[in-house]
Amino acid sequence: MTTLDTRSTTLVGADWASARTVAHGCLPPLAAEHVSVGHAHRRVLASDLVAATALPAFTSSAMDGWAVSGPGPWTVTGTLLAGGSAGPLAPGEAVVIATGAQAPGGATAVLRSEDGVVVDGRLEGHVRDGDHLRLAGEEAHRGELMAPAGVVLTAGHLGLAAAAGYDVVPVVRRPTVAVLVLGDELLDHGVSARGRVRDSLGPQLPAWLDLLGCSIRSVARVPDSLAALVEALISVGDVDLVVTTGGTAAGPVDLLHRAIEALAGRLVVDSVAVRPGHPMLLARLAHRVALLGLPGNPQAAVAALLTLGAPLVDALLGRPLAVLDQVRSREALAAPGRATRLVLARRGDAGAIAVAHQGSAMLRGLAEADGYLVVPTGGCAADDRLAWLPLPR
Ligand SMILES: Nc1nc2c(c(=O)[nH]1)N[C@H]1C(S)=C(S)[C@@H](COP(=O)(O)OP(=O)(O)OC[C@H]3O[C@@H](n4cnc5c(N)ncnc54)[C@H](O)[C@@H]3O)O[C@H]1N2
Ligand code: MOO
Repeated sequence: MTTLDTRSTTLVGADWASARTVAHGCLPPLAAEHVSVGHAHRRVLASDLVAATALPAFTSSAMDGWAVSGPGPWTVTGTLLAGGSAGPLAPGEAVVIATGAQAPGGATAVLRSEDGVVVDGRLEGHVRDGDHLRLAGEEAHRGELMAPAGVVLTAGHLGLAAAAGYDVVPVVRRPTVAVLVLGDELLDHGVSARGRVRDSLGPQLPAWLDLLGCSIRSVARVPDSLAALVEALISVGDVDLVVTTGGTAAGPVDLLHRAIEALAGRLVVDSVAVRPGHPMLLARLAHRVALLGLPGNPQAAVAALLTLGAPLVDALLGRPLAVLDQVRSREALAAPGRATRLVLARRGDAGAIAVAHQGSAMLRGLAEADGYLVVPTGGCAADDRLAWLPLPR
């Protein structure tokens, strides 16, 4: 289980950049574990991956043809397939060789099958020394760095790790997360009606958290009662992070602050000066679990997840706080009062342009966008360069 540090101050109404920094600074990285190479896709490499062998490990033929020794013509003495091996060639000798077969000792080149001809039992053709031989170590020497600690392993990394001799790779343990969805008005199925609204966070949050690198342990609905919320927070079990949705504000059944108090929890961040998403919070509960409280408005919840949750998860994964790209805003954008504004946008060659349906209770804009333009307090003019917060994919 993960612990937040014990600083006693609570950041109230934090500016957006400080909130990210504080979230990133409050959790130590998780331990490493070893997983088989084939199961390490998108995991964070825990330590440098160095080649366990030279690449390639031995000199081999890059073509189908003949391995030859010295100048021709040559006497063909046998056949060598990939996976096989043969004794050394003497000058003037050759063997039929398949692509990938280890070159016999004494081989000076490979003559491609289309470039040679056997006349009266003698092989004729023209090669230069070294032709079509893949030399041992030409890609990497043993011990050379293949991928640094902290990278997110791609499919290409997995192939490279296997080629470099690894059965298992060291990766950072995935942060385990329990999701609690608050709100008696929510429906799990069908169409919103008669004041009840379909839960749209339960289905999407696990996907976002998975993309951030987390392992989802549970997704549960919690009734609007303090006792039920406290019980749910206690019962999440041994997870690194609890993510709640809803109940962050000051309405009659917005119970999250009261539940944190009941559990002798401590608020690390209590609201952020950003729109949407401002009632978000980050807390440490007495039973030492970290709690990320996302607002109930669905788009606001995602903005909050990316504001506090993404840096928090990066810290758990031992990764630095993401440095955001700068992109040109194709239009002037307003930002309210003293808050940063996160504007859903699509990024193109000429800059980023806001999408329609930006409301914090709306989801069309989120489905359309590929990230948020981070509009500073006071707004921006067309062509201003702004930070770009990408949606995880
Ligand atoms: N007096 C004030 N009222 C509100 C303020 C404020 O500053 N002063 N802030 C508003 C903002 S901004 C937000 S965001 C919300 C945050 O409220 P909560 O986190 O307490 O969320 P709820 O009240 O539970 O729900 C808000 C809204 O979202 C709908 N909702 C909740 N969960 C889901 C879900 N899983 N799927 C779909 N929709 C969901 C819920 O029905 C409400 O409509 O507070 C404002 N109020
Ligand atoms: O900021 Mo609320 O978080 O606008 O929907």
